[in-house]
Amino acid sequence: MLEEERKQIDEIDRQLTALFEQRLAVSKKIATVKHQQKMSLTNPTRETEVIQAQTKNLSDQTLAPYLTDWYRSTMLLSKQYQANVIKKLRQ
Ligand SMILES: O=C(O)C(=O)C[C@]1(C(=O)O)C=C[C@@H](O)C=C1
Repeated sequence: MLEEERKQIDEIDRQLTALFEQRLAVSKKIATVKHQQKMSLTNPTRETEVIQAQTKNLSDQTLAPYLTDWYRSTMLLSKQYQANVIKKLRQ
């Protein structure tokens, strides 16, 4: 029971983990630029744009609130990671 579905979830999670790593690698590059240019960590306009653009990519619009939460937490993690990267650059 549920074996097939869990296999599907495992494979999706494997892909998400690889993408998570790629996303944070780009976030690290952005952190370096933000540090050099003394830019603020948070860019609320960009965050809104990301959520709006990705919401448009949904085929099932009833998922929009969940996708919004997902991106909010993804970008929060991204900023926490950037804060750590910048902290190390300052040392
Ligand atoms: O675009 C940026 O400026 C980023 O730092 C990336 C990112 C994100 O993870 O998507 C993170 C923080 C910002 O508030 C907006 C977006």
